Amino acid sequence: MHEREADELGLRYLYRRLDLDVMGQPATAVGDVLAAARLVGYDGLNVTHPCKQLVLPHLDELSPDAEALGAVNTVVFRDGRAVGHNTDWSGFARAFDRGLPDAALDRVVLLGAGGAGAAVAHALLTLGTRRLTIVDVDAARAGELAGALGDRFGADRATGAAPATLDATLREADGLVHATPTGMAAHPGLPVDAALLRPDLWVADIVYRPLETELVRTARRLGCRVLDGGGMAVFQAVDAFRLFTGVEPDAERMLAHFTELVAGPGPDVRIS
Ligand SMILES: NC(=O)c1ccc[n+]([C@@H]2O[C@H](COP(=O)([O-])OP(=O)(O)OC[C@H]3O[C@@H](n4cnc5c(N)ncnc54)[C@H](O)[C@@H]3O)[C@@H](O)[C@H]2O)c1
Ligand SMILES: O=C(O)[C@]1(O)C[C@@H](O)[C@@H](O)[C@H](O)C1
Repeated sequence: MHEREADELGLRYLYRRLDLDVMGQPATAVGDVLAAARLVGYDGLNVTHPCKQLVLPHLDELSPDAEALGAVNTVVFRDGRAVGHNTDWSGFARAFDRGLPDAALDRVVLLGAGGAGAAVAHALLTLGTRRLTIVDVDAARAGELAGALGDRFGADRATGAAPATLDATLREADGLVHATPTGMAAHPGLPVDAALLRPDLWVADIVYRPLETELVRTARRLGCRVLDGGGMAVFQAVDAFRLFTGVEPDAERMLAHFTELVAGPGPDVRIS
């Protein structure tokens, strides 16, 4: 997606996957990878699960958003310094704005309080969600995230809740955002009971492989307004591309490329 957009813009741009599993390295080796990338002259890196927090001590500076979120998915090397940014939250916010404009934001339920869930929660509150209920099988994690958001946005804006309360909370909600791994090719299934989906509930899934998750398919069939995870994946890349190059990419063109890419076979992961 990055390379194709750069080709369109006439930029010379190499985007390489450095996969710790393929390298036989633990997640804690992210600092070594960062140092190696800096040494050999990369302009920056995207960082993904499970390294978005582990990378923090290896950075010289954080953008205000990355600092607030305590997570980095984009590192830019500039003037000898490694600067961490978070484009997951801005990517979700833009995708949401584009895909579900005018969606009611009075009461929203977020399922999943992990790294991506934290970025989505920041975006939802920034977009104006009045009351956000965060549900996670790890109820303590949901509570911690709600507490951190409360410090930034106001104590009454976010609440952590256990899965047992999901039915009651969803019945009163305007929208549901799903941010757990359920629905990915490796974790198929529906994260909530289909009986809880009703036509006046909007549903956003952030899983994007496949784009048409069981949740997206079921919610659409039941008449809900639906947003799939593709927009977030693309717009986080749009914001990262701008940070790496200083050039504004064509977001709609990247979205079209991405849709083509996810429809094809998965990447061939090999390092030689
Ligand atoms: N669209 C995008 O750009 C984008 C970006 C990052 C991640 N993602 C997607 O988001 C998913 C989550 O990523 P992450 O990095 O936050 O993972 P993570 O492992 O950090 O967090 C997942 C959270 O979900 C919770 N959980 C798991 N099953 C649950 C269930 N049945 N009910 C309630 N909570 C449950 C876990 O306890 C955990 O807190 C990924 O699997 C990926 O598909 C999408
Ligand atoms: O793991 C993913 O799904 C990501 O989309 C991969 C990578 O592009 C990162 O920049 C994103 O934060 C997360």
